[in-house]
Amino acid sequence: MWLLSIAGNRTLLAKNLLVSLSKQPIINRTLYNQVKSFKPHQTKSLTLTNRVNLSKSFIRWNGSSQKPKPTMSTSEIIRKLVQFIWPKNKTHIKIRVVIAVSLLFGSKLLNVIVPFLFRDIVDFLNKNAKLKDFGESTSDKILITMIALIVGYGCARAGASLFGELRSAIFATVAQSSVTQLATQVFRHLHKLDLNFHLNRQTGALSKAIDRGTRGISFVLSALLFNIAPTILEVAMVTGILYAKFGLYYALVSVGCIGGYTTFTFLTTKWRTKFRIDMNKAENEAGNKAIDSLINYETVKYFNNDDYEVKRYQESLMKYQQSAIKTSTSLAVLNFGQNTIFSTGLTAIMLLAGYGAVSGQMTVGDLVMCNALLFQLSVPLNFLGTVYREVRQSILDMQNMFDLTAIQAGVKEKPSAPNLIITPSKSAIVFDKVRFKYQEGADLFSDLSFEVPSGKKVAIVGGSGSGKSTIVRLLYRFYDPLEGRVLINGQDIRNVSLDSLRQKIGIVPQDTVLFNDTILYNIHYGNMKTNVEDVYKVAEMCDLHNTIEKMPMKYDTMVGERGLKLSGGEKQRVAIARTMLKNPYIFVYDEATSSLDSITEQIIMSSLRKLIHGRTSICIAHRLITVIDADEIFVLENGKVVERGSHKQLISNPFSLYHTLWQKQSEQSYLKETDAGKI
Ligand SMILES: Nc1ncnc2c1ncn2[C@@H]1O[C@H](COP(=O)(O)OP(=O)(O)OP(=O)(O)O)[C@@H](O)[C@H]1O
Repeated sequence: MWLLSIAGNRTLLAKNLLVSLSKQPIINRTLYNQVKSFKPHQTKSLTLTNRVNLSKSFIRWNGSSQKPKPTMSTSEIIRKLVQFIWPKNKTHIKIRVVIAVSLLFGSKLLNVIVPFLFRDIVDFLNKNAKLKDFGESTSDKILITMIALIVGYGCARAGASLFGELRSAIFATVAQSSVTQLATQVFRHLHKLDLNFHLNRQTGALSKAIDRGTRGISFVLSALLFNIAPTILEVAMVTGILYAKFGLYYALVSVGCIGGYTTFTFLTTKWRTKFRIDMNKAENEAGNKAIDSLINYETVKYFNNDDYEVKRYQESLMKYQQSAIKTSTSLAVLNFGQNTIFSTGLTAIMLLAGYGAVSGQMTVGDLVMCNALLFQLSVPLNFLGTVYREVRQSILDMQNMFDLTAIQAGVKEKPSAPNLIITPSKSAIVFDKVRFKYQEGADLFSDLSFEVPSGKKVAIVGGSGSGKSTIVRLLYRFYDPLEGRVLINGQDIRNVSLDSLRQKIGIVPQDTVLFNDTILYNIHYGNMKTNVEDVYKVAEMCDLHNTIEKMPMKYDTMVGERGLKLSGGEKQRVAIARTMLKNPYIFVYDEATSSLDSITEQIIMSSLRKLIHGRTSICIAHRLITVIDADEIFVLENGKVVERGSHKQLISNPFSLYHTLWQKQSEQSYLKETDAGKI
């Protein structure tokens, strides 16, 4: 009943929390904005699978809710673990492992000595209970022996605990260094994977996988050394001692008791695990529903759906409540069963020992020792269920994480690829008969060809979804063409090193996302080798310096998650400034669709002109007005450049697509200005 009331209270509390939160006027703006700014194509399903040689496990990270079984076997995992506790060329780690194992033996030995000393004390006191019956010198001796035995007993107990703690302290470095090493390896690997992987992954799932996987390593290593191995050792020692000192029956009772206890624990834990899984699932579901509902606060209010949201949330909480009750009830079954088995074993041993004592084959001390030996085992055995469940879960988590490291990037650098040879005057870009598609179905580009001469500004215009941003992704080698080539200064970009290629191209993306750090950090990110003065200089060039100086924290102003604390125009200028700092030879500007006010737009355009001066540049334009000064404009339609020329040339043909686009956009801006009362 009390279980029900605890779970019920939790449900009620959570429900009240959701109700009261949904009544707050401003709810988690960051999350709200994140969702608002999410690009729809980022939710698209698996792409390019026919080309990119990704392993089966890739699918797990593509946003699909279905979680396939891990591909790495448990024995492979164990082999990996051994590499961490016995690494090549890391003698200090090996030394620590040897010391930890020695301490383990030491502490277990002392643990087993304790019952022996206990027996000796009992027997000794039994024999010499009344000092006054002995002479003075004999009674002194008795007293000293008794004190020695009891102090020895205390020291053995303290020693066992000291050895145990020392072992933990010494082994902590081994476990933590494994975690650091592995987390770094996985993180580096993730950064090596291509954009395709990252667009399809679920960030939350990915970070959870790394987090759980690395924690799993630490847990399994510690459990092996601190729980499983010591328990096996202690069980073997206790059974051996009972057999050697008192005979087969004692050993059999001990083995039977521990065997029964272990089997019962494993079976019950397996049975209970499904309740725990259900409980975790229900908890996640409730959490997701709460977050989804709260980040959609405005939508919920627009449609008066508060009650509906609370009901949905409550349904998940009820599921959680039921599984939580089953989990707790089954824990009681586990605990009771374990205690019953152990008590039965203990009683059997005591019966044997009692009979031995009565029949004179054993002393009272022996009886106490038998009890203490077996009883001592109850402590590590008590944790067996939890350890077993956690180890199983940790191995699964580790499998998931190791599977991540097996995924191969689709875009790869050729072995010992040379650097891209490029200068400002030799940086022409050529797309030569490029064929490309993201996923099964029609090609996005079937035969795309064009050239951007060195030092010229080319604008690419076209309808939404015509593939303008994709051109940039192909140029930056986020993807490779299915056919055809992309050349820079006559070199196929697939044949040069990725680093040298990307170093020379600067991109201001359509959606600028900033790091949740200071403005200074975000601009400096463009080129970490520069100094603060350089940052100030580019900020001035982008007309950003004065704006920043007016902020209370100036350059130390935190920009918020994804830069959401800055205005759209400020964010774009930070993006331009950091690209200026990068100082690339080729510059790409994917114009943002967000409508900026005309003053901000003028400021941004003038910053841009400074940046692209004398560089080969591609400007992806949504509003034609921003590119009328381009040397050449390409009009993209159906995956091809259908028209090209300067603004003047293109506009002079009244039947051109460009002319139609221009007309439409002019009408729209006319209407806007009329609305605003400007005309
Ligand atoms: N990672 C992806 N996976 C699958 N399809 C994608 C992916 N990225 C883009 N697409 C699709 O490819 C097409 C071209 O996209 P792209 O972003 O290049 O268009 P765009 O011309 O830049 O559009 P806009 O002007 O709206 O920004 C679109 O239909 C888009 O939905």
